Amino acid sequence: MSGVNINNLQNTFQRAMNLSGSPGAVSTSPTQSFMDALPRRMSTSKHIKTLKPFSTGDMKILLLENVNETAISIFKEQGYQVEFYKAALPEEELIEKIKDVHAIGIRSKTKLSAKILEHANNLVVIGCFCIGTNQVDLTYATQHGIAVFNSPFSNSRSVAELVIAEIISLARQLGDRSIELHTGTWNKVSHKCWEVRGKTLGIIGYGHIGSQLSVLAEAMGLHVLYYDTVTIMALGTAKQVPTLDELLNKSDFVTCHVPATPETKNMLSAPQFAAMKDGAYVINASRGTVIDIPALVAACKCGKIAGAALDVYPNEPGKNGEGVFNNELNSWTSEFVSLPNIILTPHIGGSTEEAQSSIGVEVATSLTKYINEGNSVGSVNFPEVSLRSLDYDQENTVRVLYIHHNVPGVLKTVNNILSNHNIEKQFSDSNGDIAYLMADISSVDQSDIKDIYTQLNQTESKISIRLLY
Ligand SMILES: NC(=O)C1=CN([C@@H]2O[C@H](COP(=O)(O)OP(=O)(O)OC[C@H]3O[C@@H](n4cnc5c(N)ncnc54)[C@H](O)[C@@H]3O)[C@@H](O)[C@H]2O)C=CC1
Ligand SMILES: O=C(O)CCC(=O)C(=O)O
Repeated sequence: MSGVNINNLQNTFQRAMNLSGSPGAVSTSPTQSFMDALPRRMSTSKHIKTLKPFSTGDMKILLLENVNETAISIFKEQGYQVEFYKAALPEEELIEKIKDVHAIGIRSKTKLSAKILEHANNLVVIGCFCIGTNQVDLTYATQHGIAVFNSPFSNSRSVAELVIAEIISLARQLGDRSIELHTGTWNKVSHKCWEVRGKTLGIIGYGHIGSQLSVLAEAMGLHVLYYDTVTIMALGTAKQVPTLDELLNKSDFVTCHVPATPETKNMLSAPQFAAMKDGAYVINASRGTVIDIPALVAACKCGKIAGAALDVYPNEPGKNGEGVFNNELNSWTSEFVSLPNIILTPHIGGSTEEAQSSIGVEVATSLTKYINEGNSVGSVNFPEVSLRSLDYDQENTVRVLYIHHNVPGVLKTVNNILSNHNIEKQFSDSNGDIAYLMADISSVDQSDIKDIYTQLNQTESKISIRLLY
């Protein structure tokens, strides 16, 4: 374990904030003199009042999978307790750890299934420090009032650059030549080695990554075709084709940039490989479910496909180490690695210093805003709700965050409870079955807070509540 704990000063700060643990406990606001001692650290403007959660206890964040240092700094800066691990945790350990944390930060390896999440007694928010969110049971999270954030495009460029490298590497059989020379074999050949200029790249999924790749590929003289379920404006001279088959028939290189969904599972399988040009190349840096790998192995063996570059797999090891990528993990492993012109990388599409550091800042900032202010803008599963910050002089104002089932009559019930106070501002939005109400209410005495909490907690439609002040 490589745990990182916040220092004593930050613990002192949390205690001074008196964020006592039990859900029913009433805590008092920090004194003005204490806040005066800390304004620069906690707030970007001296006029903005820094809100802190009520009745959540010390804010505990579990960070897995080597989430970037930039995120750790942001959380520590807030005085949160941070526990950090370089790898994903085994299921049993994750279940233990998740029991009392308020936030968790993961990348693509940690599966936050319902089985895991049902142990998360205090979890308020999940941060996916990556693009994909398929590793999280979003339905369960939403139904239990847990907001999920990701970083929608901070690593797109890194993935696109990796794919460019792979296009040239496959066309020139670079992987094989390099392995041969590492083992002393000099094999100077040009047979079936090609320039990429003038060839056609077929991009499946023309989103952030696919479209970025399109621009880079055209700069190298490739023609670009793309297939997407929605109509998307072509960049440069790229051309959208109406069917996957048309893309497969016409492309020399086929690369996948779609999310993992039921529709994209085994999107490239035996019939699709058969539809490709003889000697075409296949690239997948999206998700391991998108390509039927045994079918790819067969297509490579018979020479239909001249090479493939994969970054993602149906099963991936939870941590780095020798011998972990084997037949036990994926039954086709040894057969596949023995084939010529196969480039395999360990899910490193987004693994650059630039991408990781900006993802760290982006997701940690989203989580902090959600924890401290209730701001859900950018969440992948919640309605996007935010209110402007409170000013320092708004001493007796409480921000109510009320996540509830999206059914008629809720606002009436909630506003009845809040009606003894002045509702200064309020914003509510819904997304399918859930809705999120945020309200700032003033003229609230400390003694009222527990009462408001208790009354809101008893409402039928409540999923979860937080009061910030
Ligand atoms: N290898 C790695 O390290 C990384 C992998 N990824 C993966 O790449 C995927 C794509 O990333 P972005 O480009 O940022 O996503 P995006 O959401 O911007 O683009 C995805 C595109 O795929 C299209 N699409 C969805 N279903 C489709 C279908 N059935 N057929 C055709 N098109 C379909 C969408 O309309 C959209 O235009 C992510 O979902 C993630 O799983 C992302 C980052 C790093
Ligand atoms: O860098 C990672 O751990 C995951 C990258 C990825 O696949 C994503 O962003 O969706």
